[in-house]
Amino acid sequence: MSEGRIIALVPAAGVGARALRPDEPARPKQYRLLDGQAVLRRTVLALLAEPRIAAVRVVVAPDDALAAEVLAGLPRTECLPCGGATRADTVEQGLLQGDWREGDWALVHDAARPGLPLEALARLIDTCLAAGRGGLLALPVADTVKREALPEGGALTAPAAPSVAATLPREGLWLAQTPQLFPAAQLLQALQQARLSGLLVTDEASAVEALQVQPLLVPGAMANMKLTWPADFEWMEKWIS
Ligand SMILES: Nc1ccn([C@@H]2O[C@H](COP(=O)(O)OP(=O)(O)OP(=O)(O)O)[C@@H](O)[C@H]2O)c(=O)n1
Ligand SMILES: C[C@](O)(CO)[C@H](O)COP(=O)(O)O
Repeated sequence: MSEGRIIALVPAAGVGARALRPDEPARPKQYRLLDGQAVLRRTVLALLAEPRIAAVRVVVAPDDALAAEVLAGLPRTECLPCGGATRADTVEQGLLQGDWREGDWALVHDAARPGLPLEALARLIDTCLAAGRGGLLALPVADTVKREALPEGGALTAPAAPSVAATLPREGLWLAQTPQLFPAAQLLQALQQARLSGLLVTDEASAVEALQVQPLLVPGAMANMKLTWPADFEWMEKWIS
């Protein structure tokens, strides 16, 4: 299994609703500029820095009009306009398009994570290839974890802030990042099975876990944060400058 190629798959078909500011044009976050360069281009360049990645396939929405320009001139990179309604659909479609060979590995990385350090990417590949099994970058939870209370019914005024219902044990909890690296055939089977059984999967690992496989947890990096909220872009500009 470890002799196959590593193909990076970049889901980039989202609209970035949570990152929108009401006073700014509604541009998907992967096309916003960070220090003059589009988020998506930065993400693909971070993947291309690893010579073991044979190709990068960026999966965009069928009506996407921006990716070709943003990715112009990048080596080993192609764009697949077959993104779906959910992230899982987009990844599944990417696994069905293009030339996949027996033994290939799929390394799935969010377009919205442009700060991926090469050391973390190499660590994931080294660990998974040495073990001959899939895994993901993740960070152990470092803070105390709270669950918020349901809003109280009948209150006459809105509360100043949500309140705490419980403090949860954090031992053994990790926050999943991407890339997530799996044998491509295993990942396709996992995503298809999850879809058919109606299982909601928010990352590749959770689909594979449903096959009773335990992915490896490989330490990620703070700089590999996902751009989700408006303020995240300011943080990322500071990281990369
Ligand atoms: N139908 C979708 C939805 C998401 N993504 C991609 O999945 C990654 C991580 O998802 P998320 O941060 O949730 O992105 P969005 O769905 O764009 O954000 P939001 O939920 O705020 O709209 C992003 O690179 C996004 O482009 C995708 O390819 N196809
Ligand atoms: C895959 C992921 O990046 C792992 O943290 C994340 O779940 C994707 O974002 P979403 O908000 O769940 O779509």
